[in-house]
Parts: sequence; C-alpha cells; structure tokens
Amino acid sequence: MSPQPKQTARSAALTLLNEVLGENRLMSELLGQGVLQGLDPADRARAQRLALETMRGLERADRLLQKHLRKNPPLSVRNILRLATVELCQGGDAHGVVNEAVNLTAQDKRTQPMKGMVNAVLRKIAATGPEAWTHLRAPRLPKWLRDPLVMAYSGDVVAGFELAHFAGAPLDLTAKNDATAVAKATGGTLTSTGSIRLQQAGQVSALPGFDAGDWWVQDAAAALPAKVLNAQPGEIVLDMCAAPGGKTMQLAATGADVTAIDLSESRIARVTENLTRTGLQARLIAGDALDHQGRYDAILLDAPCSATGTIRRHPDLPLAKDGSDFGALIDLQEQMIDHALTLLKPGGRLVFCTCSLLPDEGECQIEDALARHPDLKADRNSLNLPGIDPAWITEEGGLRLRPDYWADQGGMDGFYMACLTT
Ligand SMILES: C[S@@+](CC[C@H](N)C(=O)[O-])C[C@H]1O[C@@H](n2cnc3c(N)ncnc32)[C@H](O)[C@@H]1O
Repeated sequence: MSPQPKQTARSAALTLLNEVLGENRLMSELLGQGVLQGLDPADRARAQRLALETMRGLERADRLLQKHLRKNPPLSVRNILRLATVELCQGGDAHGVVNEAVNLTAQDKRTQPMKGMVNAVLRKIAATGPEAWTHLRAPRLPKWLRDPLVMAYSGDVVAGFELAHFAGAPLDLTAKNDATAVAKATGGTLTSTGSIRLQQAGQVSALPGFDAGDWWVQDAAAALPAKVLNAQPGEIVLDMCAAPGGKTMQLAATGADVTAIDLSESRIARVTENLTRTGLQARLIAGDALDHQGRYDAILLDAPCSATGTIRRHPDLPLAKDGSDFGALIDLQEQMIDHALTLLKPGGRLVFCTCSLLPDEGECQIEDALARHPDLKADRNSLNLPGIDPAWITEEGGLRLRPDYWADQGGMDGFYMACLTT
C-alpha cells in the first residue's frame, strides 16, 4: 500500500469542503469529530479559515471558474479549484497555491488525469481573477432561505444580510466583571451594548485574561437575552438550553442561583469547562428540558433553532442545510415555551430567544404564545437597554437584531428575543 500523503492546511480545508458540500455535514460536527486532529494548532486554524473563506466566496469563485471550464468537473476537483481561486483572489502566492492545487488533484487516482486542466485553469485565474473578484456581487443565500427572508424583510434588506455574511464577523467578548478593563487588556473596543469587540483576534486562548477567566467569547447580539432577563442576586433562575454556556455564565455572574439544563451530555461538559475557567457556579443537568420540574423566578429559553442568524461565522450552514428540519424545531420551540411557563412562579419572567432570522422562530412564536396564553404579556420595558435602538423593537414587543445592523462596526448576529411576564 502506498503511504498516505501528509495532511496539510489546504488538504484539510479540502476535506472540510468535500464533507460540507458533498455530504451536507456542518463544520461544527466535523470539528467536533476531530477531522483536523492531525494538524498542529496553526495549521488547524489555517485549514478552518481557508474552508470558511471558500464557503463565503463560493458563488464568486464559481462565477470566475465557469468562464474557464468547458464542463463541470467532479465535486472534489471543483472544490480544489474553488479553494485555490478564493486564495488567489485574496492575495495568495500564485506559485504555491497553484502547485498545491495540482498536487491535491494528483493525490487521487480518479482525479489525477485532471491535474493539467487544474493547472491551466488556475494560471488563468491567477492572471485575471483578483481584479475580476472585486467587481462581483456579494454571494447570495440559497433560494430555500433567501425566498422566505425576502418575504419577511424585502430584497434590499436581505442584500444587506448577504453583505454582512460575506464580510464575516469580528470577535466579541463578554466580561465577567469589568468590560472596560477587558477592552483595555485585549486592545478591543466597547460596543454600545457593553460587549468588547476585537476586529483582528488571532488565537483566542492567547488573549490576555483567557486563563484568568475574565471573559468569554460571545457575539454582542447573543449577550443581550441575559441582559433582558436581568437576573438579580439570589433569584432562582433556569437556563433551559444552556450549552456551551455563554448565557449561563452571564446569569451566574449576576449572583443569581442558576440551574442550567442541556439535552447533550457532551455539550454540558463544555458548560462545565467554561464555568471552571471563569470561576462561576451553576447547577448543571444533562437532560430534556421538557421533563424538567421546578419553580423559578426567571427563565432563559435560548431554544434550538435554525441558527440562520449566525451565518457570518458559519457560512457552511446555508450550504449544508436545506431547511427541511426547521419545521420540527419550530414545533419544539412552541412546546418549550409552554413548558417554561409551567415552571415560572407567579409574576415570574421568561425570556425566549433564538439566533434565527426567520420570523417563524421569533416574532411568530411570541405572537402565538400571547394568543395561547391570554394572561401573558410581552414586557417592552425589559428591552430598554443601553445601545438598543427603539426601531429594533417589534410590534408584538420583542427585539429583532439583524446582521446588517452596526454595518460600519462589523455587524452583529441575527437574533430575536422577547421577555414574557405572567
Ligand atoms: C442555541 S443552543 C444554546 C446556546 C446557549 N444558550 C449559549 O448561550 O451558549 C441550543 C441548545 O439546546 C439544546 N437542546 C436541544 N433540545 C433540547 C431539549 N429538549 N432540552 C434541553 N436542551 C436542548 C442543544 O443541545 C443546544 O445546546
């Protein structure tokens, strides 16, 4: 048997692309299964970056490539060409990029005969691609997702989402105590909502204050639901879908008595790690939130959802998914809201939130919950927080956040949240 070629950042990026685009796998699953384990940390980060950039620029790469291809090559060769095209158009060294693309093509007996074609096409891309790239539109979302979003927001707004998706995301941190001190230590800036934003992050665990647990990574939009819940010291609080624990840590940092549940045992282990690093405390339960019993002053329900608000950081999502599992998630969200309401003490409050852009997982869930439970109210005052533009507050009394907001500062995740009171 001939020896396996050594894994490189580019070959690993190609594996990620083949799995996402060929097998509809999500990057998070692949990384969780240790697909990049054979690489050193720097190459692992590079492989991820190359794969993510290629997925962000996929439509542009295909447009450039189609001019030079007489027929469509098999997916793995198409992905080699896409990976190299994006790298070339983003300033990669032409010699190195083309050579490695040719080597990757030659490594598989089935694609080996196409190495001459790969070489010829990429030389043309190297010559004209970088200039042409800058004139192409921001890649569009696939039709299954674009159509409902255009219906909900308009074509112009969705074009703004697509620009934000293409731009990617900065790194946002939430401070355990003192956001100003964390901003100073890490060289970040404070957002108007109190998160710390770093435009160029590098290795997260190497940033000042990581080992001391002074902060955790959390998008500025994702930091708002816990602020809306506004847990108080000593209050009995439930985090119903907790892992990996960003919001659990926010709740625990208030001095509330926090119970955190998640269905996934492996994901609960990540909550444990995060609490240990930050020196915060919560009671952790691995189990189904729908079976949980108890009485709480306040509940945070960060429900499982389509995650369509996180495409800036997860460009694989629209490529791997087709929306067929969203209906089941919407049903589960409704069941979870109704169950959460049974766990509230009289006068208690429930914050429902999803990192979704789809109104079915946000505005509509709250409208329906208010119709099912006539005593329930949406508490608009809870949304009166620093940095919240009143225009973001919706008719039914929730907060709609979109990736095109803060466009000049690096955007924010798409999110929806509302605080219900009994
Ligand atoms: C949006 S994520 C939560 C993110 C988390 N709140 C944070 O801020 O880090 C949704 C979570 O719901 C969990 N989940 C899904 N179904 C569940 C159920 N029936 N009971 C409890 N957790 C569930 C998933 O495992 C996933 O970790």
